[in-house]
Amino acid sequence: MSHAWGYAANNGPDKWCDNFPIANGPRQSPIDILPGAASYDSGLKPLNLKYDPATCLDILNNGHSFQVSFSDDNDSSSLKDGPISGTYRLKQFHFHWGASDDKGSEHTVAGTKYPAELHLVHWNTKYASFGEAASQPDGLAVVGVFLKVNLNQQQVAHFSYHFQGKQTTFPNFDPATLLPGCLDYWTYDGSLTTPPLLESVTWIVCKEPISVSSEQMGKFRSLLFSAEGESECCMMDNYRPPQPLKGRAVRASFQ
Ligand SMILES: NS(=O)(=O)c1c2ccccc2cc2ccccc12
Ligand SMILES: [Zn+2]
Repeated sequence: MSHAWGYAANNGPDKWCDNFPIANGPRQSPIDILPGAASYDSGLKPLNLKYDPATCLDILNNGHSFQVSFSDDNDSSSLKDGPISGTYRLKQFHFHWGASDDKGSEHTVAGTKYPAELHLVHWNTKYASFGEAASQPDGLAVVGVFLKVNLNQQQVAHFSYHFQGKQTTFPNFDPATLLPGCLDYWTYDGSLTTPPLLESVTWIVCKEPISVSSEQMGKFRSLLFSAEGESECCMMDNYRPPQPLKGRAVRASFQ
């Protein structure tokens, strides 16, 4: 039986533990990042991100967010260094956002919520596939980037793919255009922020946000949770709130 999880009162984050008991596990994400409590680790390397736009495949409204997927049969688009060992291949990126600009990010910084958060999902090539990696404690690495609204910001990219299930080709998009200029980051051991909430993610959360226009935020909010032909339900507030840290260390790549 497929679990109809979502973000509504009847199937949202507070209910996920009913079908996914790991929701109350020891390394759940997101978290509230306290910069004063993060420990600077001089052993952390700079992020080594290499993205090839030719690997960009398609864009899909999956009913929880919209995701842009990449071909991952070689290392053309990959993450190395930073807090990880080896090579992690880019699988997809997606966003989380709010109904208004005062909320929407999953991670928070000393309680501050951003209007949205980008997640670039990578998997460890020491495993044979994304699916196998997703079940391993060091299987995945997600780079998180906060979005802030800049009122006179040019459109970053034209994301507006309406109903659930809508998929279309999305050739030659360069995800590097979504990265901030400074790649200072916090890192900690966590999980997927959506069911199945697998505790297999090394989180890498960039300190510097990127800017998006209020028009772009409007386009996000015009997407639909609902499928074609269903009564329309706008996709917004698709974020999980911060989870207990449970003794985990949060390290900083910067002083
Ligand atoms: N929010 S999330 O990055 O945890 C996430 C994934 C993370 C790792 C691997 C696969 C993921 C798939 C997701 C699909 C929808 C929303 C978040 C997702
Ligand atoms: Zn996400």
